[in-house]
Amino acid sequence: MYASHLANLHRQTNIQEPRHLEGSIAKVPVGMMIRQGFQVVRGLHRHGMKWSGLAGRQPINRVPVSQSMGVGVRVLTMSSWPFSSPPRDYSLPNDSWSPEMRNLYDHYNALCEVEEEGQKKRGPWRRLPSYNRTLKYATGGQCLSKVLQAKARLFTRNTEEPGASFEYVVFLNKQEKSCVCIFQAGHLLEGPPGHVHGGAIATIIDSVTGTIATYLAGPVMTANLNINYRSPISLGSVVLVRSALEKTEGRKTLISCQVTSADGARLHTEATGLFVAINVGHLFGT
Ligand SMILES: CCCCC/C=C\C/C=C\C/C=C\C/C=C\CCCC(=O)SCCNC(=O)CCNC(=O)[C@H](O)C(C)(C)COP(=O)(O)OP(=O)(O)OC[C@H]1O[C@@H](n2cnc3c(N)ncnc32)[C@H](O)[C@@H]1OP(=O)(O)O
Repeated sequence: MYASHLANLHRQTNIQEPRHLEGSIAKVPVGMMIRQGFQVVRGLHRHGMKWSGLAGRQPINRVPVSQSMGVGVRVLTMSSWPFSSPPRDYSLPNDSWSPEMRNLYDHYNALCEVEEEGQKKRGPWRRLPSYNRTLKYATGGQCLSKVLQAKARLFTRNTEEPGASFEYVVFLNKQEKSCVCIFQAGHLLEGPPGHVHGGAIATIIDSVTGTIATYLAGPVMTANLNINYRSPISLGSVVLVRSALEKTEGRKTLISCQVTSADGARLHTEATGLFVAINVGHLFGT
């Protein structure tokens, strides 16, 4: 009973298992588990959380209950947050954003709220917060958030150095079933000298088309991405990634995408993405 409770707690709280114990909670001596369990519970109480608080994890700071576990067992750490850092909205401006990126952000942000008869109303556009925040709101996201690994990251976000790789924000227009992403490519995304790597361009296209497909159809996976690179993108420049729904057919959602210069004059890339709706269980082989 205790063991299964603690195994559950262990899984839910993403304790990093020592390598030789990986995937095998049963190998942890019961005394050790109980001791660790008490420390976990004490840590949670210290931070005002109860057992039940684990299910609806509130975005609180990391709980430092790292503890040496004795001979042959390395340090265990746990976090009450399913990601190893507290949630942060990476789609908000930061110091690495160029004035051009900031201006475009301000432009679309202003369209999120319109004034009608002297009253402010919700406009046609909506800024989407970054993945960590959206995950729990999407269909199936709650379930996913329970099994995400502590060190896992959406790799387009969470870089130590702001501006080094993908800086982007997505604005969605639900009426038009379209979205626009303002994307600034940092120095780590270099492919051809001075220009953005084709894989990085594919990544931002997959992320943007995948985002709009998710908003329109719920959880999906990319089945096919078709990309034509028309002109290179300079490293450090800001481009627009526009995506729109082309058609839906049963579980399939087809999204089109164009990457252009910020003023729209130059076409860099064109793509289509086919997304297939999945049950979240598909990700876990059930
Ligand atoms: C991934 C997140 C899920 C949940 C997310 C929740 C919240 C997230 C919140 C916000 C999201 C924000 C950002 C999103 C960011 C990034 C997006 C990245 C997405 C990815 O990075 S994702 C990784 C790469 N992706 C894969 O790792 C897929 C591997 N793959 C499979 O998992 C299966 O292959 C699957 C599921 C695709 C289909 O498998 P299946 O068994 O469910 O369905 P089936 O095969 O029957 O196909 C059904 C119909 O699609 C047609 N069809 C299938 N494949 C086709 C193809 N390639 N070309 C043409 N048509 C195709 C069939 O012909 C049939 O068509 P028809 O019905 O007409 O016969």
